[in-house]
Amino acid sequence: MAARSVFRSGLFNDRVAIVTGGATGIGKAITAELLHLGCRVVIASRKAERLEAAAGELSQLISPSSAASITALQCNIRQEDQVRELVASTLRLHGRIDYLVNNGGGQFSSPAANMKLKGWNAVIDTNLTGTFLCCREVYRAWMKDHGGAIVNIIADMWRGFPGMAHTGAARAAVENLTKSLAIEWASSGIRINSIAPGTIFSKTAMENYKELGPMIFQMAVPCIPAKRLGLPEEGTIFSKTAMENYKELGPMIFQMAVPCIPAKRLGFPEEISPAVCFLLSPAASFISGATLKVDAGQSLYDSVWEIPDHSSWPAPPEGENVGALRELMKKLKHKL
Ligand SMILES: CCC/C=C/C(=O)SCCNC(=O)CCNC(=O)[C@H](O)C(C)(C)COP(=O)([O-])OP(=O)([O-])OC[C@H]1O[C@@H](n2cnc3c(N)ncnc32)[C@H](O)[C@@H]1OP(=O)([O-])[O-]
Ligand SMILES: NC(=O)C1=CN([C@@H]2O[C@H](COP(=O)(O)OP(=O)(O)OC[C@H]3O[C@@H](n4cnc5c(N)ncnc54)[C@H](OP(=O)(O)O)[C@@H]3O)[C@@H](O)[C@H]2O)C=CC1
Repeated sequence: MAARSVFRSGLFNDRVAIVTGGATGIGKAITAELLHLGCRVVIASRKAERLEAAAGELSQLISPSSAASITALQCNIRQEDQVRELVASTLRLHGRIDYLVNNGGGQFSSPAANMKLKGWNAVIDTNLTGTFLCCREVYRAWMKDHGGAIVNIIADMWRGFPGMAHTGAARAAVENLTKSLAIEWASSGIRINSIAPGTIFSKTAMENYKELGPMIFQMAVPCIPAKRLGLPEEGTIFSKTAMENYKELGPMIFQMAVPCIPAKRLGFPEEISPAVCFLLSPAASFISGATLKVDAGQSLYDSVWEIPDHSSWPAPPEGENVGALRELMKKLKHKL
């Protein structure tokens, strides 16, 4: 990973940041750029081996003259005691916490009707409660008396998040939490903002969806008049072997988004990290409670979610306008 930055080198000298999920994907790019700018970074997530490997790799990027350093601390942000320990360890190690980047998170893809409560709770606990716990602990232990800057990574959930309703709900809640904390903690000199990425490709993000292929079958259900999948003995589609064939299709979810992105390509983690560095930096000294969309306009454009043709909607109230449209349609049909 090449760490480049448009910002002045040394911008974050002597500053200390916690980046959750800082070992992979977007978090790794954020960590690399912060290191490049002289920051002392603590990366935190669940998988110790992956954390250590990333810390080893990223430490190679630090020039001997730099003030930067990287430390890996294992932490499941869903666990209150582990978040408390992450913050306490960072303070023991570095004596201050200037920045918190709540990037750790994620979800699985599933129609809402199929979600189990355990799965719903796992996603809410990770993305909403985990973010809250990290914010609250850095505030209590350091930022309340010393100020600081926080960035929360959310998502493109502006039109809901069909197929990932749990994460849509959690990220919308984090956006609102960001606004509440911006007001409650302003008097401590804390700025807190969110970043809403579009579809961002990384190897780790892609691997998370490897099991998604079989969902292609489930997604077909609304389009089948019988509203269920056919069985092999009925001469139609669903069988275990047919499903196996689609196992590799999960990662296609990223490629499927391309037509819906005005840039006509996916985004990359190194296109999110500069926005994070900007919001942490003095250049954003008058910005708080805001959300920056980094999505090439994706949230203003098209949706990957297809609504099949149907006639299930309640009829409109009868009246002169409905009558006029009906007449018009009759005439047009006649012409055709
Ligand atoms: C595509 C473009 C947009 C991309 C956006 C991105 O964010 S990219 C970034 C992408 N990166 C990431 O998202 C990385 C982080 N993400 C994760 O770690 C997981 O997605 C997590 C948040 C669900 C936590 O999972 P965990 O294993 O630690 O949690 P746990 O063991 O406590 O409970 C799990 C329960 O959740 C359920 N469930 C889980 N998976 C599925 C599934 N495939 N199918 C159905 N259900 C599933 C299931 O109920 C399960 O319990 P059960 O029924 O088995 O007893
Ligand atoms: N890629 C995309 O298109 C988009 C991504 N996002 C969000 O951006 C963030 C980074 O995603 P991305 O880099 O793409 O994907 P990754 O899967 O690479 O990153 C997710 C990171 O979160 C960490 N994490 C997950 N659960 C926890 C937990 N309970 N405690 C601590 N850390 C945790 C993971 O580490 P570990 O498993 O070791 O705990 C991993 O490092 C996520 O919040 C994601 O949802 C938002 C919009 C779009």
